[in-house]
Amino acid sequence: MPKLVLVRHGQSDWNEKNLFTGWVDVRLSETGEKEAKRAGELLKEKGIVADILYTSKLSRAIQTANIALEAADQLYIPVKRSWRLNERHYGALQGKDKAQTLEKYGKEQFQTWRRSFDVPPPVIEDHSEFSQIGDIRYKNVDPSVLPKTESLALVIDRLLPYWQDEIAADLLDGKTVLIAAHGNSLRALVKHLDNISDEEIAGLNIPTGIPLVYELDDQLKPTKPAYYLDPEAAAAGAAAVAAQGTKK
Ligand SMILES: O=C(O)[C@@H](CO)OP(=O)(O)O
Repeated sequence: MPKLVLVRHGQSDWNEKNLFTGWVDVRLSETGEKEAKRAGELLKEKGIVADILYTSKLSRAIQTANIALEAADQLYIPVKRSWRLNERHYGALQGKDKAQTLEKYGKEQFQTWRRSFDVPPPVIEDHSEFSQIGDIRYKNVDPSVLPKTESLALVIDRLLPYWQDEIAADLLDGKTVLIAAHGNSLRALVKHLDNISDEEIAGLNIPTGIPLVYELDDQLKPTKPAYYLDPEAAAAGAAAVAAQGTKK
């Protein structure tokens, strides 16, 4: 039976500072490193052995996977990385303080930018210090497909072809697949797997650093509800993500 394990990267320096991050390549905070280690320990404790790792092109997801796999004694597994697993591009909000943005634009606009299904934030200017124009890690990607802002709907559009072409093929081969990615790219995948409506997905938040396990049938449909390896910590973590912006 194919098994899929999703892990959102541990807390990053910018999660800690409460800044919109998106494609900005920030690193894990000390707390994030600890969360990543705990994720690996949970995999080991529960006897989950991954056959292959997928990550985004962003350091915080790659660091998380490396630390977790080291803790799980699974550093040897093959790895594929793609920009299609990157965090949602947060457009002109990248680098902005969430609490200040909430204060400046009000709760409704803030929530629309953060969690609406299909409203992207304003496009980032190419000359912004937080733009990814010219970033060497995307040198083999057609520049016309690289985003300058994204809604969740646009994340789904760029993620699903990769899911179908690469990840699904490994799962259908019977592999246990580990994906280390981001809050919103994983929300996009969970929406697809659990068939969550455009409205309901607004209420779903993914905690940092806690593996979420899907057991799938041969149509890649979940055979039972996905489960977090530490459900209590996951509930607290998801609530903390939902509350971002309301506190410093
Ligand atoms: O800033 C971001 O890139 C994301 C994830 O950290 O934040 P949010 O939860 O507000 O979508």
